[in-house]
Amino acid sequence: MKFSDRLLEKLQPIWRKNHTHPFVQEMGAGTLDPEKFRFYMIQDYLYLIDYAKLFALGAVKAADLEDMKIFSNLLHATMNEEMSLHRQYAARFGISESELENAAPSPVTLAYTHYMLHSAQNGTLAELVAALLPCAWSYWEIGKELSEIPNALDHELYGDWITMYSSKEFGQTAQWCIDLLDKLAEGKPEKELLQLEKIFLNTTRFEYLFWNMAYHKETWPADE
Ligand SMILES: Cc1ncc(CO)c(N)n1
Repeated sequence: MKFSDRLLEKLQPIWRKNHTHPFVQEMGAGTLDPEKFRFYMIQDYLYLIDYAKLFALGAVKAADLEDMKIFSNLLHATMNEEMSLHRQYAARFGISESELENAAPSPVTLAYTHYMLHSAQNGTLAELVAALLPCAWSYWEIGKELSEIPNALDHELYGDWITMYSSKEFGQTAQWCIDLLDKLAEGKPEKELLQLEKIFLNTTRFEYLFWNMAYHKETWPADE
């Protein structure tokens, strides 16, 4: 059994919560309040800046050129394709690029990105990949699911988001991360696999908190 199959079993209850979260459901139905999406988009941009740094750290920690190249491709795709979707949305909302970059991270954004960066900086290469895999994997699953809803891909506001995350290219980046973790987990003792599983499930749970944070536009107590 591949390590990712074992993870797939463990993550089911959390994914179910993610897929049925009102933010995701309403985005698919096209009824999500654009103000919630605007809030999400800004926070997600901040998230992606740090997420991209995980790929850069992966390139530093890679044991061979083949893996280094994968990380460099992932870094490039995140900064140039995924983040460009956010920049286009920001422009539609009248938010400038510097406003985007300089926005304040919400508590959940900060906790999530710092947990990922901590795992990436202090852990092994496998721990780094375990931290980032839920991001790509769960978005791909959500993207595919929403793309099957009639007319969802053509929605004026949410269509581009669904198109990006259900795309073949995004699926390929998720698959790279899955294959990489399977490769790095091969032959590892159970104790290390449990540590990878722990990190993986924590960032999977953070994915839920991120949807919830966006839906409720959660900020710091005195900034509400
Ligand atoms: C919070 C979050 N998780 C995953 C992705 C996919 O890269 C994203 N853009 N944002």
